[in-house]
Amino acid sequence: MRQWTAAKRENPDALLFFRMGDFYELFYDDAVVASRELQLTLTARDRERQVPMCGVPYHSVESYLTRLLRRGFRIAICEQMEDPKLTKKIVRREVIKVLSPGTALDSALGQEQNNFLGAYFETARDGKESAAKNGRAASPAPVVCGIALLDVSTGEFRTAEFTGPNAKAQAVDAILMAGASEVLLPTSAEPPVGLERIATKTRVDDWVWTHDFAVPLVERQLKVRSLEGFGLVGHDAAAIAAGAVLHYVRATQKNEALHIDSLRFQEHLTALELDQVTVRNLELIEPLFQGQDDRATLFRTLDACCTPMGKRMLRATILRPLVDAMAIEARYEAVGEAAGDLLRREELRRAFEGLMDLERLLARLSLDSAGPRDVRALGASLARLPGVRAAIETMEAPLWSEIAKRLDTLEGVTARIATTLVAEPPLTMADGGAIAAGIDSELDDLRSISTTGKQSIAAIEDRERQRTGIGSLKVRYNSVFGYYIEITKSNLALAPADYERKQTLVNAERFTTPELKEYETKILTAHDRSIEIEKRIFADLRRFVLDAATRIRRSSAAVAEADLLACFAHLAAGRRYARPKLSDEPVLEAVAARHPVIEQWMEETREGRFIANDIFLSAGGDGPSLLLITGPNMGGKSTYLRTAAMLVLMAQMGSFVPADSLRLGLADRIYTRIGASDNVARGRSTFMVEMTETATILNTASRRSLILLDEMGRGTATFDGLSLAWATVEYLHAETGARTLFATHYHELTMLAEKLTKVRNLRVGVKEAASGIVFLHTIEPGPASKSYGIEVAKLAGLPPAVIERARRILKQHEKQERQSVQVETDPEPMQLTIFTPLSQRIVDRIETLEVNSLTPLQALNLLEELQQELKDSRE
Ligand SMILES: Nc1ncnc2c1ncn2[C@@H]1O[C@H](COP(=O)(O)OP(=O)(O)OP(=O)(O)O)[C@@H](O)[C@H]1O
Repeated sequence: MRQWTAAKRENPDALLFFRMGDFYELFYDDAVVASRELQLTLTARDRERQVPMCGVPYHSVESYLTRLLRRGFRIAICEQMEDPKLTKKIVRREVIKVLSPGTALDSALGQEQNNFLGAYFETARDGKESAAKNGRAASPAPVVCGIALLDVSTGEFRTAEFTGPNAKAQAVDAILMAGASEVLLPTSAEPPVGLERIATKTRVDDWVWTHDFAVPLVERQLKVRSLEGFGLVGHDAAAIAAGAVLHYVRATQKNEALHIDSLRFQEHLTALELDQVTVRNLELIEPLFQGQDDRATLFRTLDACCTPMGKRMLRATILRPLVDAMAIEARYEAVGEAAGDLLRREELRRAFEGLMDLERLLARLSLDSAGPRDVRALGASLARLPGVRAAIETMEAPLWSEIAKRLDTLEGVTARIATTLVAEPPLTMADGGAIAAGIDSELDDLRSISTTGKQSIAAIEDRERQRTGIGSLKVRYNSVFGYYIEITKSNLALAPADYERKQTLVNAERFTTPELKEYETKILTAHDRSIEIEKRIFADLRRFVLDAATRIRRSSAAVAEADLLACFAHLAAGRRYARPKLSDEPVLEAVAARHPVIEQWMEETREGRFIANDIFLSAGGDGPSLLLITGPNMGGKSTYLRTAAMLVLMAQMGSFVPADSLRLGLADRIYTRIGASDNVARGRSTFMVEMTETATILNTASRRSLILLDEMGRGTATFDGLSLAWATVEYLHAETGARTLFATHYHELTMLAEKLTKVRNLRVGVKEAASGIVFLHTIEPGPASKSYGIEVAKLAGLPPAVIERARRILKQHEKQERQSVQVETDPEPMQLTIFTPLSQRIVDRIETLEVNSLTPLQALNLLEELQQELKDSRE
């Protein structure tokens, strides 16, 4: 217990898995928590003191650990550091590893997803200078936010830095978007808003987050003298966050994590920017509502990758599409070639078969968690690389050749693994028998001693049976007493005099002889010694493979890219996707565009056919830069908007797109304001969320952005909503000029098309049949004539009485509205008078009356006059 207390003191916030023989035991509060989380029986260690205890067998510990990590726990593994056979005292124990959700190798999320450990660091930028300039102490100093993201299980390591008014939000967004399962923060820092969504937040001492500590650490890990080559000079916040992550990994894994050998610094605009809201709204990775079928996501729809590395790259590419036209064109070229040649494409995709997760296997090896089977699996996967490379080499596009060049086939490593390990090694090195024959002559000798020894023992059994005449005499082995001769009590009288008594059982007696002892020593030492040699050879092999870690990772990245391109080609060929044409002008011109996810869904479920529609947008020239889409609910407005975003996104991923043709000027960002989001649960009203998102768009969108606004303003009173939507359209038209799709139920807005040159009206097609309305899902020019809301409500099954009553109310309203709407056509002054209802004028007149100066007759006349005016307006 003294050992336990010491280990626990070092790791107070972790559940301590304390190795005792064949079990890992937990004590005190740890036991209470673990028994509850893992449904283990709680017992008491010390009857008197009643120390709560529970345990799990060592051979099945992995599954328990995974379950705890998924629930966000930290775990310290305390091992026996000595062989109990070799010591008479209590064996020494040490914490050899601390596990946490962010460093878990077997991600709860599965192979397709990275398991990122994040770090967030903020520092004041030039605090003094800005305070002096502003002359106000109260204004917050501008901050620089650095973040780092590391997937220990693959070695992927990135860092980024954010400045400007939105720095904090952007930094938090980047961490959330990567789906980090744990985030590190300096001990004394206030966590920024938004990070509460990550369950495991770990504090790391403040001194780690300093230039002097963190930067040299990163340099050592990457084996460079300066971070200049990574573009990190002058970006201390990013470098410090990276250093903190490395420090944490090294401290908890007690290992140098050699496979982490590169770092990507993301400066702004190296990718098409998407924010968390857009990723969610467009259902790129996860369905909007948890528990929904994830076939509704873009990731699932596009995932035809064959390897785990390829799948991870697809996810990463969806979240960070490209903005570099050359890189995108290179992908089109490669995809086009493979799409056009079924045979070569299939050959390539077949070459990926059997290729396991190279990055993850390498990470296990690097962190010393790999057994002989893992290494064998790594070897088997590496053995497939020459085939993959040969298949890539049959292609001609420059990107294919470049990938082939980057793909190191690593024959040396493959051969060494294949010759060192037996074909089917045991699970752990302790079992023995992992190393092939012929590698080490001493090992071969020891093994033969052990086998001949065992044969001799069998011979001894035969001989002793004959000598004593006891047919049931047995020679057996157990770990406590070693080899022994067992004779049942009834035969005891026949035992020869040279038998030495060893142990007495109820029905039998166990003996030994000098000869047996001698064999025992020989066999056991031979066995122990051979395990020792096997472990040494395995350690050498491990080091040899790790020396090639960087090459393996580079090959793995090349495989991932080839797999991704082959996947795009496969989709392009099978689904009639077209090669986009990139343009320098900020256009989005799609002929017969389809929504990839819905189209695929309809195909699979055979629920009708997707209706293709054209999209024409141009931020430059005469436009149109803003499309106003009106029409009934369920008509397909949202789908049309999303289709535009999907095309841009896929085109910039380097994929072909679901359209007959697409001409596209690259976008720098996609913004969406669609539907309600789950923020409501986090204390902000639907309308507040909507306005915050709209504010971000209006404040940050550029002319090269793509903006989707769906039913803006519906979260508040009609007139407020309409006014805000109106003003937003005007602002987007005049100031931002970005390609915008604006779906709305406010028919009044369609008048804007007459006033603003680059706004066009579109409507969804409906057919009115006797039985009700039919949605055509076509998008046509012009404003919608009516809104059909009541028709849709009828389709949804609202009681007929409610439908009837609603129709009557609508009629009355429409009559009033027609009379009251006046549009201020002159944009100066920007005052909207369209909603001033008639009654307001009457109210105004009453308000300004000098009642005291009126005679009763005048008052009566006035009353009559006002009444008449009201009557007139009702007609
Ligand atoms: N082009 C299309 N081809 C086939 N089906 C479509 C098409 N567009 C939309 N749909 C179908 O119609 C349904 C409703 O579409 P969508 O959500 O886009 O309508 P909406 O006009 O935005 O409705 P609301 O105003 O209620 O949000 C979708 O679920 C989809 O299945």
